Amino acid sequence: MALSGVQKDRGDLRIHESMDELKTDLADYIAELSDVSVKERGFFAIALSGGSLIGLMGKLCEVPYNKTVDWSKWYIFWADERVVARNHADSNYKLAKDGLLSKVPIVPSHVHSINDSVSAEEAADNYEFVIRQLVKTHVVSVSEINDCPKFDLILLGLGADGHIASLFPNHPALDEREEWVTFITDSPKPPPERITFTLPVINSASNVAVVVTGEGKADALHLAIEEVGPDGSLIPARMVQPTMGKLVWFLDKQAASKLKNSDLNS
Ligand SMILES: O=C(O)[C@H](O)[C@@H](O)[C@H](O)[C@H](O)COP(=O)(O)O
Repeated sequence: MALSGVQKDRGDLRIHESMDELKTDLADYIAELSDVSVKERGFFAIALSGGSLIGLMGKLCEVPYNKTVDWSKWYIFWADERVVARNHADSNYKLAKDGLLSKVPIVPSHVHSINDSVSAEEAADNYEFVIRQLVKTHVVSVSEINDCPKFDLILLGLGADGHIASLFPNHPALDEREEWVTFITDSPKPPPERITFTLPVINSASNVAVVVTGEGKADALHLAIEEVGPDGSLIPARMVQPTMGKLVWFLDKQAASKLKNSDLNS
């Protein structure tokens, strides 16, 4: 059983004893959100990230999820992508395709990867244009309070420096309020060129889940979740605050080891 708790304003924390338990809980959570979205809207618009996340979603390719999830209604996006060819080892698309999308019956035309033959700036513009079209046709909902897309679920990983998607500490991309998708050419985590959802888009989602494992993330997680004074306010992960949606943290004990809340870490 996952140890769960709610940290004021920082969402639902689910701390798992083992990786296997975390993977099952994550697969259950995604499958359930998919069911709800398909029932309510007829679509499930999900945005993925790169890194360890895809491996942690692996149970979705197994029984029962591979049979019970309505894959035909899934529309796949990326919260961030590296500006490399789609078949490059650094591509988040390739990671997701090899680890997940090729193992379940997703409709190929529902997979919205970035244009890999243009510059980072153009790729960001193109991606935003694609999302705008899908908002018009209601495949992606729209926020009631701003004109942002409202993804059914955005999945994020956390960097040891506190980054989420390709929004890095002290980077001007954190201040972008107009664009839905922006680009950077100086990512501290290689490769340097990336496109990323902006904070207004992340915070307009119906559900945001941040999946964090390992001791190396414990400090960043502590700064992202707990009251730590001015230091914490600079951490991009702390800026993830869905306006109307729900925020859930999927954690292992190592990542959660520096959280002070005694109910969670006793
Ligand atoms: O493309 C990327 O680099 C990511 O989307 C990035 O935000 C990632 O999720 C974190 O860096 C965590 O990565 P790990 O889980 O592999 O540490």
